[in-house]
This record gives sequence, structure tokens and C-alpha cells, in this order.
Amino acid sequence: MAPLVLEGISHTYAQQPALHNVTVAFPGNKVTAVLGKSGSGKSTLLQVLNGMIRPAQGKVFFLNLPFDYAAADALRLRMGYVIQGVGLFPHLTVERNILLGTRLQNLSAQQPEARMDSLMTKMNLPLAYKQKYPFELSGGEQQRVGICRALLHNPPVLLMDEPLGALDAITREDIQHEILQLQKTEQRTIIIITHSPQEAAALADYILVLDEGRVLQFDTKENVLQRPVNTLVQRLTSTQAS
Ligand SMILES: Nc1ncnc2c1ncn2[C@@H]1O[C@H](COP(=O)(O)OP(=O)(O)OP(=O)(O)O)[C@@H](O)[C@H]1O
Repeated sequence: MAPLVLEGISHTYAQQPALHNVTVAFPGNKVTAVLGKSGSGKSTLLQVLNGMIRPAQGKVFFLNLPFDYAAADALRLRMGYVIQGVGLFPHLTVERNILLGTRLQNLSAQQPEARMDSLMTKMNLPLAYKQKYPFELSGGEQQRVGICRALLHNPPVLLMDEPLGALDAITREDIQHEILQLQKTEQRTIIIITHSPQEAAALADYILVLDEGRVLQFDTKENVLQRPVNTLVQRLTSTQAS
């Protein structure tokens, strides 16, 4: 079974419908890019996946079990979460930011310092940066630190909400490359929201296209790009358009 499954998910905020009868099984150890216009429900979908939002209808399965909302904090430790703007603590060094989860949760990641060093190296962050503060780093470097923090405990799932949206094209490409290299050595199920068809084309194995809270198309990248089900999917996935 796929590690993350949504079954008949519908969710409405107050009067505002956000997801409608969404059923998706996210393929294990593959990258799925989620595309859709602003307001199509992408962020809501990600928050349903990590249990931040308990949907009005439908079921979420994580690692073959129904999502246990009473144990949501513990389950989320098995899902890395990376957002645009990173959310690093400004008063903590890079090292303390990356190791923060270990301290807060009182977890003993296996040799967390060694894991941190290895991740920083894979994300092209000099180890000397461990003693720096976030304001001393570029946006791309901060985003890399956020990715290291999310991956410290080697979670089987990584959820990313427009992680590279604010970066220049070259830095985006570099970080995309680092993510793909990591995916070769330590495979995991990655779900990444992006507004960029280029990013989806570069990173994804599968593409999920949402519109007004509904799934328009979910298929391999090749099928979505070569056989879009309608003109909206074609426009959202066209690398000419952006
Ligand atoms: N906390 C909230 N309260 C009320 N309505 C919300 C809330 N969060 C999102 N919505 C609404 O739900 C719908 C889906 O929003 P969502 O943020 O999931 O879309 P999105 O595709 O991620 O958008 P964007 O690309 O702009 O980030 C939108 O109509 C939005 O206005």
C-alpha cells in the first residue's frame, strides 16, 4: 500500500470549500508534485496529510494505518515538513536549529551530530555554518538548513509547501539537484507543492493537478505533461507559460 493515502477527503473552512472528494494514493519513495492555481486547495491538502487539519469527510492513511489524531505529534516526527520562508529560529545557530527537534522531543536520533554533518554536506552547506545565525545566511542557504532540519530523523515522508518559491532560478536549480541526489541515496516519499511547471518537470515522478479542491489529473509526470486531460491542466503544466 502507498505510504500516504487520501480517501474521499472533503474539507470546508467556515463557508469556504477547499477540498472536494479527493482520493489519492501517493506512490512510495517517489516524488509527487502538486500543481494548481492559487486557492485550489494545495496547502490544505498538505495539512490534511500531516494531520494539522482533520477533514470534515474522508480518511487519511499513513504507513498503512488510519491517521491517529491522538498521536499526531508523534506521527509528524515521521514526516519532514518544509515551508517557504523556512521558519528557522533567528536567535538559534544553524546547528541548534537543525538539532531542535531532537531537543524538543527528547529524541535521540542515532548520532544526530553525524547525521547533521552528513546532511549539510549533501546540501552543500559548509560545516563552519553550524555556528552562524540564520540572518548571516542567504535565502537559499536558509532553505537548505530547513531541509536538513526536516530530514534529521530520516523520515519516510517529506512534505514541502513551495519550498523554493522565493529563490532565484539558479539557486532553485541547485537545490532541486541536491534534493534529487539525496533521493538517490536515501529514498523517501516526497510531496511538493509548487507553482512552477519547470520545478514539477525537474523533480517529480508523478504530478497531481488540483482545481477548486478537486483532482483534475493524477498520473506519471510523462502522462500529465504529454496527455493533459484538459486545457487547464495543459496550461498549468506548460513550461512555456511561466
Ligand atoms: N484558514 C483558512 N480559513 C478560511 N479559508 C481558508 C483557510 N485556508 C485556506 N482557505 C481557503 O481555502 C481555499 C484553498 O486554500 P489553500 O491555501 O489550500 O489553496 P492553495 O492552492 O494552497 O493556494 P496558494 O497557491 O495561494 O497558496 C481557498 O479558497 C482559501 O481562501
